[in-house]
Amino acid sequence: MEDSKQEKVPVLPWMRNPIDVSLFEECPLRLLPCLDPRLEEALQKMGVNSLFPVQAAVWQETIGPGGFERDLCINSPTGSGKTMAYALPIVQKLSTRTIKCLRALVVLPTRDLALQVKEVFAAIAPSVGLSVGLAVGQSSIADEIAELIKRPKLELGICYDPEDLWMKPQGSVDILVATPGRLMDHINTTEGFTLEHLSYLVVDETDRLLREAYQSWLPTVLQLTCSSEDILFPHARLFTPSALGSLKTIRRSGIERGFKGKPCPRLMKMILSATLTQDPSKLAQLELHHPLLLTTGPRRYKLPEKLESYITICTSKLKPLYLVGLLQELKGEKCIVFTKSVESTHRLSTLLNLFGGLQFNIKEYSGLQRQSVRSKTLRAFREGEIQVLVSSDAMTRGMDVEGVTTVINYDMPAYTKTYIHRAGRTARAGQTGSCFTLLLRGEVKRFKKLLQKADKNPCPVYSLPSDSIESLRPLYSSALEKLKESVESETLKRHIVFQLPSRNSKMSMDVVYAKVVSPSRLDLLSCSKG
Ligand SMILES: Nc1ncnc2c1ncn2[C@@H]1O[C@H](COP(=O)(O)OP(=O)(O)OP(=O)(O)O)[C@@H](O)[C@H]1O
Repeated sequence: MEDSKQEKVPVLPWMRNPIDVSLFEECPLRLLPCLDPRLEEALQKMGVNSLFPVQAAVWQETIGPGGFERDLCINSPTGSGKTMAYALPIVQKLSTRTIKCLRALVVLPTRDLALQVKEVFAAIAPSVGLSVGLAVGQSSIADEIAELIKRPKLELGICYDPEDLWMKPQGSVDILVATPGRLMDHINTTEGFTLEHLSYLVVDETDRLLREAYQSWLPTVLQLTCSSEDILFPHARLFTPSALGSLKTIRRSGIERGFKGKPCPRLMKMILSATLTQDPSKLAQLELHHPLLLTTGPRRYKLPEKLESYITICTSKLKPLYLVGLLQELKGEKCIVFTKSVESTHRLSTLLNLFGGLQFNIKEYSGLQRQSVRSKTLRAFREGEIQVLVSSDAMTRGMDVEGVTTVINYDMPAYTKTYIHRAGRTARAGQTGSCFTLLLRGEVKRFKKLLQKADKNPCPVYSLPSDSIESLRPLYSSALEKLKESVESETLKRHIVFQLPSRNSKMSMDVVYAKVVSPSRLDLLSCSKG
């Protein structure tokens, strides 16, 4: 009761009467109304035999009686299957299209996430003759354009087919998965790239995408999909001679848009997150049409059903030992360790790799690395060549790696949202999983408060036997020694990373410790050394 009192009532009236996804049950594919049999077959090939509750709820509002009359805002826990919740209805809706052009756009904040979502579309869309493109900057812009745009066929510079002669460059994908930056590149510079015929816009990880302007991608997309000319002179375009044979989409605007029985298309939007914003000014940017909220249970933030959360209390100096102790208990199961910054990620993974005798492979994954390095690491982690990924928050959003049994917060997350996205890398798709948070005594109260906002999830203390920590001390000392050398050589390589008294002076163990465990202390040390 006390908790629910603390829960803020959303400001926006439509958010106060959501559809509760927790009232839905898994729905076997054979009972799903209107599902195209080709899609059913494709889903079965993927190992999907029933729809998860959020997917069944979205199906009801899009293909079912809801009929996509309203834009959908979906707030559903991590790992609950939000990707398929939007991919399946979009593919089903587009399965009857006759002319190929860009009809659905899915925008995600990072390249790895976009790749992951493209895979989901690619597993089902071809079965009904749809093609999926990717605009993320993974390949050169020229290669990307070649994939997205169809040009007249020329042989030795000559066009033999008269139809081709009049053909303008046209889109050759039905569905595009994009990051905002590359999307803007195509909008601004790619000939033949148009959003004119777009019917569906998905904004995944909405709160993250709305946090930054990303070259004003959102107002640009909205402007390009809503022509003021159409609003003022709705019939004018019908008489405009268009380029020979090219397709025109006339958008209906104003109050009638999207109502049942009206033939004219409206841009239909779906926005999703496990921590959907309730901020009216942010949501207003999306220009939603009669939005409908789908959420899970009465609380705004919900952790996965089968997630177990623990805290492990340690001292600041021995924190790395507690981490190693926990990792040893996992015996090589896949685990992600989160730190508070890209620098901490680098230091911690370097230290762990210097610990002798650990029976698992450890790699860092952070925004500090080049995309190609990050993608390679992620691939190796997916394939099980790496068991422990030390990560900054770049990893927290949306990444779906099979078999991650444990998440460890080496540094306490600063916000409830951060905890939700970090912990949500495990216990996905109904699986079990654990999240451990290493805390100093002074942090416990704040952390418990932070977690209270998420759920009534109990978070017991998990203690490591003190003798197992003690037995790691010699390894730790020698790892710190090696780390000192490694940091010194990195410092030399980069010339100015930290201000030491002089290049030849020996770094004290305190400095090394400060770099690994508490970088803020290093600032104090270097300040005090003048
Ligand atoms: N109906 C289904 N049956 C079986 N597995 C499914 C089904 N739907 C999704 N999955 C699997 O569940 C996992 C989580 O799905 P997804 O990545 O879409 O979750 P999410 O809700 O988007 O999570 P996050 O908020 O972390 O992005 C994926 O591995 C996906 O393949």
